[in-house]
Amino acid sequence: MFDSLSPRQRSIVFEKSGKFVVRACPGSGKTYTVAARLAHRMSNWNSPNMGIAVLSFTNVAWKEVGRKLNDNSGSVVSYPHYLGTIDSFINKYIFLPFGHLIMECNKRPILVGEPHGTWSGGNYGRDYDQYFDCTSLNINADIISTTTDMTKFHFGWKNNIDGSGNKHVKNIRNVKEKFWKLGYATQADANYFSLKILEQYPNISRSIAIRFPEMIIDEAQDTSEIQMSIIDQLIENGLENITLVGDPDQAIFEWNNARPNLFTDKFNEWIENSIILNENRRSSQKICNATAQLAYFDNPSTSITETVKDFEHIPEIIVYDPANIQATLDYFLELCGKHEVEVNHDNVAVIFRSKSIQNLIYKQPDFIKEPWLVGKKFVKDLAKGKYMAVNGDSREAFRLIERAVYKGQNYRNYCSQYELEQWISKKGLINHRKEIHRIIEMLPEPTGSIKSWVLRANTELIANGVTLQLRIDEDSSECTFDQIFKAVTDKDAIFRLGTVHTVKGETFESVLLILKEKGAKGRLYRTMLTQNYKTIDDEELRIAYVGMTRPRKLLVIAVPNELNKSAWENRLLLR
Ligand SMILES: Nc1ncnc2c1ncn2[C@@H]1O[C@H](COP(=O)(O)OP(=O)(O)OP(=O)(O)O)[C@@H](O)[C@H]1O
Repeated sequence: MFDSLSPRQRSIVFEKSGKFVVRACPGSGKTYTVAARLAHRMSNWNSPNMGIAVLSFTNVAWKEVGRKLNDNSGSVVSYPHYLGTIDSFINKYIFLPFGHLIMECNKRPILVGEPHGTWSGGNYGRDYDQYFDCTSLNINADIISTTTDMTKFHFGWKNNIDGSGNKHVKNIRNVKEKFWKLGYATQADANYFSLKILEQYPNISRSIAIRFPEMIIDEAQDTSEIQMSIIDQLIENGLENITLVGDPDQAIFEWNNARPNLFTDKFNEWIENSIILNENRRSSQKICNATAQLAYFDNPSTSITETVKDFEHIPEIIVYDPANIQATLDYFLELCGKHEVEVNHDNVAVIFRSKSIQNLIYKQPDFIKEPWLVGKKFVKDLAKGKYMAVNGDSREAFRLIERAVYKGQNYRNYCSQYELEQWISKKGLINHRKEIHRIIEMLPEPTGSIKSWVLRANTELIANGVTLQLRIDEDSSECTFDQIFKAVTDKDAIFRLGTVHTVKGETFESVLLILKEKGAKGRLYRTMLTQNYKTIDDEELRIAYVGMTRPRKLLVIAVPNELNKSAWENRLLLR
């Protein structure tokens, strides 16, 4: 794994120490270099009870570090080292053991809401309890929404912040405080409380800095203000070796409070010791030249992989017809064929900013009012679980359904891991598994409308003596399983299909990126392109940039009309 390192990668792996930032372009081997440094440091490690913490932001990202480490050096990360998400690290070493010190609860806190489980709080339409999982506090202790889907709320927010006089936001604060005292917290709450814990108890920071004298944070452009303040607390209390690796041009998690300027500030603060990687090992030079027009650095990165660097295909901008998106897919797949790219999930990706493109591809309506009732959200998990079981994801199906059954039978808002374990240990694991599988079997086939499925499901459950009553909003319009749940899998497609966010960090031979007139928010792409906006100026351009930097050989960008086509062409190809 070390022979192929470039001189700058070598210096990161073998020489650097102390505090430094690695600022790097797409495909420059950030993840590879993190894995190589870890392999090198672990093989020379002599402290049995102190270790290296390697953190990233998503499960996909840390697993990719582990995979690169294992594929290239045969090593795995085990005690005393730690590899995982920054959230999981914060939970394990700060929030779960010490949260009670600050939450006024008398027990170890319980994490609820995604990714820990579905929160189903509330008993009626306007019950504020239902918002516990989609709100939290920002660094100034203002109540904020942590979801981008503002239609979840039955009221309007004033600037998302707990401004004076907004009674709804005050009600949410009361709900948050009520559940915190009972020991419940969302992941965003956990991060907030962890910072408060470290501020009030510096000894905890000190002991973490001793336990982990070295930290490497990959994808560090996605760090939020609260997470960066936690890192600063650890540094103030003795953490001496910390590497932040990232690319601010690829910061696409602003909705999750990622603040790429924090990463650039650290780069500037530690500039003497920091390093830039600008050689691209993924994409052809033609792709590097085109995508560089959006990026922060003025010069394109240099393509250095022999097998792709001179690949002759120039990125293409084409126009798609929303009424016939299939024609665009056919064109793209034919292009793959011409260039001898075998079409499968590893090689070929069709990606988009907006899920509505996926709806176009699957011929689904854009907006569906879902029929779930507040207080009966477990019905959604049962329906989704059955749909996933039939569509091949039996593990996730089991996970969803066991929690749904617990909530439905016990009239609970949530089902934490702890409660689940208690419940299972009462029944015994074998009985529990049998029971859940029996329920999965007895639930009717997930076809036709949800309304008729709920009726059939209730009949089956009663006939088989299962106490679980399913109810949905009777006034909602008819909707089918496919309309609501089809987007959860791209199994039917012969290529990868998903949003840009789902393919971040990945590499494909060919990519078709389908864009609309604008991203999810803000300005038209056309305006940003002609006014010379760069990735630094707008997250929507960063999202497009992440998408277009995934391919090794073929990049096609499909846009809705000629005006957009010429704006993209002028910017990416004609400069
Ligand atoms: N020194 C190296 N030797 C061999 N392969 C490498 C090396 N550095 C990078 N690569 C390969 O180049 C490709 C891109 O690397 P990697 O995924 O680590 O880049 P990245 O900077 O994390 O990309 P991005 O930020 O765009 O997700 C991968 O296939 C990786 O295995």
